[in-house]
Amino acid sequence: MEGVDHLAFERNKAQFDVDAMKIVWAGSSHALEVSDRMSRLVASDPAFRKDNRAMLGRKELFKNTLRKAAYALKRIIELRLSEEEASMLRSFVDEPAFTDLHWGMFVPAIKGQGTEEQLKKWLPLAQKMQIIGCYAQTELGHGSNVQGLETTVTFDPKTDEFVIHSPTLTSSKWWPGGLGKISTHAVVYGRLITDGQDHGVHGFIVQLRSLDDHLPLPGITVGDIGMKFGNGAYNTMDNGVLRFDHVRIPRDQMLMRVSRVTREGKYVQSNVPRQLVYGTMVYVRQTIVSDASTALSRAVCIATRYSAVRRQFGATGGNPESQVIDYKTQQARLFPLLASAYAFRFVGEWLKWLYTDVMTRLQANDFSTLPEAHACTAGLKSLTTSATSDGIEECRKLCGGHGYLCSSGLPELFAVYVPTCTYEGDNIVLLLQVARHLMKTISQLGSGKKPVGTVAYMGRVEQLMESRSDVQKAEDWLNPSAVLGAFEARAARKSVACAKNLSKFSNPEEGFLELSNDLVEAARAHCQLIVVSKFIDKLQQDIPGKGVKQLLEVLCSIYALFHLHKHLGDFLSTGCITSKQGSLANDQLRSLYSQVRPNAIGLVDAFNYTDHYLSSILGRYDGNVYPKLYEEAWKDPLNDSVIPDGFQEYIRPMLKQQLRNARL
Ligand SMILES: CC/C=C\C/C=C\C/C=C\CCCC(=O)SCCNC(=O)CCNC(=O)[C@H](O)C(C)(C)COP(=O)(O)OP(=O)(O)OC[C@H]1O[C@@H](n2cnc3c(N)ncnc32)[C@H](O)[C@@H]1OP(=O)(O)O
Ligand SMILES: Cc1cc2nc3c(=O)[nH]c(=O)nc-3n(C[C@H](O)[C@H](O)[C@H](O)COP(=O)(O)OP(=O)(O)OC[C@H]3O[C@@H](n4cnc5c(N)ncnc54)[C@H](O)[C@@H]3O)c2cc1C
Repeated sequence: MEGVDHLAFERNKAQFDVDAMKIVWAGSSHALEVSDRMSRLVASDPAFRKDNRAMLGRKELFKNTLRKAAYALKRIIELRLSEEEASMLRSFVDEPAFTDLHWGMFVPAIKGQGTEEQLKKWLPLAQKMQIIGCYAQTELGHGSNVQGLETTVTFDPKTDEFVIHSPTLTSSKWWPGGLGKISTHAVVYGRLITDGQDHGVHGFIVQLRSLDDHLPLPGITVGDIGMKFGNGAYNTMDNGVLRFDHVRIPRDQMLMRVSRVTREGKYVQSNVPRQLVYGTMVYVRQTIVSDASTALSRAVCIATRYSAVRRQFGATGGNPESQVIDYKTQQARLFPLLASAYAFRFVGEWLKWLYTDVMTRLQANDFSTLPEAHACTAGLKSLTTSATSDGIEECRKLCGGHGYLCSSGLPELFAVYVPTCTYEGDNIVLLLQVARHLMKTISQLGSGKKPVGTVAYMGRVEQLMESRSDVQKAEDWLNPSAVLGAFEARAARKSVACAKNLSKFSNPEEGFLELSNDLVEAARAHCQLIVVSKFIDKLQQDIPGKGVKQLLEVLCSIYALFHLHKHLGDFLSTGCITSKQGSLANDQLRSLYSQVRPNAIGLVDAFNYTDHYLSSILGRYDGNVYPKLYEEAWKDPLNDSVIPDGFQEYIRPMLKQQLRNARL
């Protein structure tokens, strides 16, 4: 039934002000207004159609992406959109493209690592897209181990130039998005060599293609690396391969904020830490955390709406069958993901604040919070992307068979999202960085250095090693201090256990390798604590709107108690709670799910996604799923003709053969 809201009865059940929740989700009334306007602008423009992506071949798909990128830029200029509006518009176009790397990594790399002069020269060109750039770090042979990169950048004092060279096959740049077919420029990372001395990895701005005919410049070999996971999905992106054969660039194209090479060829380090060369990765990891909440909330919105529409079993006395959302098992799988989407939103907000704060400090030559920023961005990027990838797949299963159809929107969302577990740092490699930070923090406890920021709880480690939870009844788990106490004790005890075991090794690096599984678990426990504590902090703010804060409290408790239940072994084995307290947490969780149930549709409506953005028949706002699924099936190219191509050629003779055999 066209025009009927099949989910109206669910919307009427909501016990909170959905419009006020929309503001909390967006971050502010202003952010909601902009995102609402930009998402509708994209949704209402047929040029941004995306429902046919799974059917297109690679070349068609890619050309379509280029068309959309050019059209988006045209609209941004015509409508005189601000930077904020333009960035929102691009995100609602919802198609991985070279522009993501241009705006998301090339421009930030120049901003973060360039000198004032370099910013003045390159930023206007990049901002007007008179040049298009990518971020060329990873090579065929090395991605995680950045110090292992092999590309060489050798200073030639005779000509005042750098000579860039790919000395081996494994030194070929491999993966950079936007590189394969479109970028005119790249920030290339390679080993800086002056006067025969290797100074390690540094960044350089390199022109790759002619601005006249787009052909690769002399000495440069460049192309696309081929099809990736999923059909449409990430294949709209031209991830590329790049080789240099003694390519020369002027000396002033080395990004020289962290260190520089003088005209005489002298290597000079400035007073900023060398780790700032990795600064773009910190920036992007921070944005990936907020993006995780967006991707997970999309999947959860689809699965929640469909779970309210779908009915199976339980018809009694003329009543309809049960909505699958009423099954407790469905709730126990779905509602923690809903809670996680909100949790990641708030921890993403906090991480953005932390990053901005670090940047402000860096301007004033205060580098003290850089290790904290690195550990938090690395750890939270790892935690949220792993949980989101698993969560999207769980949402597909929550939608039963129909979740496997491309028209559910979930297969493509998964295929596009899942590489986030790998890019911008493999998730295990990043957790090991967090573990290093934790071990370093513990090793410095005796020196009187007070741990601050997210590791401040380590300053109370002696107390946390002894603490016992005082939860006596299920409702006690609603108390934020009970939850925080348990998560802090678990994280501290896991880290301390690792530190004790590490101290038994004469070679600490050997110990680190041997104990790496335990270290990863300790890092995960620490990151879960950060998410829980930032959700609790958020609830200390004034949050207006009928029932909004109460519902967020419910979601916060679900996030925490779900993880407590899931990792019960950890909490019990470290002795911070008893098995009785663990089972009380589970009782409380059941009651919390019942409180979410009437509000579930309202909570996903608060994400304010258009049907265009969701791109899912199962997640349609009006819940009109079955007629639309039926209609959609007939649009498949296979249904263009009653008899498919190939039938006469291959199947007809087979059938005739069988007929003959049958007659024999
Ligand atoms: C807005 C739009 C957003 C995005 C764009 C859109 C779409 C994006 C789509 C795809 C983009 C994908 C792009 C990429 O993938 S780019 C390539 C990313 N590559 C990686 O992430 C590589 C991962 N590896 C590393 O980061 C490092 O090599 C390492 C694992 C950290 C190890 O480095 P190494 O030099 O060997 O370091 P250590 O010896 O372990 O550490 C030395 C010292 O430095 C500290 N450290 C390390 N990293 C950082 C950092 N980033 N910032 C600050 N400090 C750092 C480390 O803690 C240690 O400190 P100590 O005090 O212990 O000495
Ligand atoms: C879609 C996509 C887009 C990308 N875009 C870009 C881009 O724009 N620019 C760019 O420069 N790069 C890009 N990359 C590359 C990406 O950053 C790397 O692939 C990523 O950092 C992982 O590195 P790797 O491939 O070397 O993995 P590897 O390090 O080879 O990982 C393989 C396995 O080894 C394990 N491992 C590795 N080291 C350790 C260790 N020390 N301890 C324990 N286990 C370990 C990992 O956990 C993993 O299981 C992109 C990658 C993808 C998939």
